Amino acid sequence: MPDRADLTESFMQHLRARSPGEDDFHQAVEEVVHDVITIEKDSAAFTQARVLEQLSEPDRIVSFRVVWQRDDGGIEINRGWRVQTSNAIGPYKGGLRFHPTVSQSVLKFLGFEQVLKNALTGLPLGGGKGGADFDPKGRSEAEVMRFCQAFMAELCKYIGPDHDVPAGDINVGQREIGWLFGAYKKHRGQFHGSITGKGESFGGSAMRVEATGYGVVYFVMCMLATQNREIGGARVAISGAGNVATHAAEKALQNGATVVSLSDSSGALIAKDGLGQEAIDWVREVKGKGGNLSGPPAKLGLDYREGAAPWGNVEADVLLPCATQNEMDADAMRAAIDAGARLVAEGANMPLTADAVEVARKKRLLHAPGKAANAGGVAISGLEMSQNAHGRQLDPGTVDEALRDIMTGIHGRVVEEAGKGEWIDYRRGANVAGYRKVARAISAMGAI
Ligand SMILES: NC(=O)C1=CN([C@@H]2O[C@H](COP(=O)(O)OP(=O)(O)OC[C@H]3O[C@@H](n4cnc5c(N)ncnc54)[C@H](O)[C@@H]3O)[C@@H](O)[C@H]2O)C=CC1
Ligand SMILES: O=C(O)CCC(=O)C(=O)O
Repeated sequence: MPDRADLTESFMQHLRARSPGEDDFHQAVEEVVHDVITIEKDSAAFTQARVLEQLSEPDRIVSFRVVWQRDDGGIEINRGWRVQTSNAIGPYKGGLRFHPTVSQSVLKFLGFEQVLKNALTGLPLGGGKGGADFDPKGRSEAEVMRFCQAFMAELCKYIGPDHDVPAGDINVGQREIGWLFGAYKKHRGQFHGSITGKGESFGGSAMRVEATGYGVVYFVMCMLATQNREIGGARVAISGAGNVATHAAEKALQNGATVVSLSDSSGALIAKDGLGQEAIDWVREVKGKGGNLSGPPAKLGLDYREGAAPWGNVEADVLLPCATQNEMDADAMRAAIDAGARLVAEGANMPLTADAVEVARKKRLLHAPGKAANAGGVAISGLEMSQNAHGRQLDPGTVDEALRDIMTGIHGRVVEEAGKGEWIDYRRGANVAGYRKVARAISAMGAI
């Protein structure tokens, strides 16, 4: 059999020819193909089903025009998409992102990752992703609401509780989900769990808002336990200032860690001696109003560095990149390692460039990919779907306990497939465990 590198390159040449210019998508697929292609080739059933080729060609992509009205009466036109990647193990499931950088390539990469992530949760969830190239920055609340309504007027034709269940992602929080759900209900005339991340007064699950960030920290606690360490006393550098970043910071603080940074695209907040809950609350308030992180109140003891990222700018042994894809390159990773990094857990989806991943691997950092470490959000979305289906609402304590169990379960599945040796290859473990589950389902169903 040709070696892994040749098999991967031959697969990727074909993929690049079929989807030219979709660099983010190629990056996400290549990492997985590298780790699982020999497993596919060693299995007659998986080879026959051509699982990797099926997974790297979404079931369908819906693209549509979104027309909405500004406050001054002018008309704006954006493009919306829903990428339905695979429903092999459950309804399509994955968030909606509103950002000017959203493109078909970005959503294909996110949908591809989501399939494997959702498989890792152990819940019956397929994968997909959607969004629009709409930039909410500088828009009034009424404009964002009208955009959400116009977006859902079209999207509602392609989703539903047993078919495709979107949720939030960048710039789509509980406020936007409320407007999206309201529009869905109006157009479809049905009240059911067609979207997750809803407010608790209309079917949302307790803890969905917190789940991704808290889940990242629960996962890190499992990683540290493999080294007989605890998170208490660790110095944790976090990038981002949104839902995932602030909840990861909160949970790390609650467990005794020293959180030394947060950041946004304008710059980084550095807290050499650690930041407190007051700082997190201030970040939430300022970001909630559409501001940036410059000018924190002096009493918070934060040092704002314009244009900087946390990496290498403060001593930290645990890194939680929680902002966006490819936010951390090889130089940033080297700088972070020089500043003491020993463990990386991805709160964002694919926050490391391929070169940064290689630097981390060579230095034998423990590195958990997003599809494992940030799966807590979609897992609680899965619980929201089952709560909606059964007409019940679980209390926060029960959901938090379930979240912890699910993250521990994912950690166990990943470690089991990570290969032998002292160093745990979390990337390989996550890719293999997610792939095996989906591949078994696809090959069992035959070519239809
Ligand atoms: N919300 C969720 O449940 C989940 C989110 N994720 C991923 O987590 C990441 C963050 O998502 P959310 O927190 O939900 O979004 P959000 O919209 O709440 O926050 C995103 C934050 O990142 C900051 N940001 C954007 N670009 C940046 C850059 N280049 N450098 C530094 N900061 C930057 C923004 O200022 C914003 O504060 C994304 O990659 C998303 O796909 C993953 C799993 C679930
Ligand atoms: O809760 C969900 O369905 C979406 C979560 C998501 O988009 C993600 O895991 O990246």
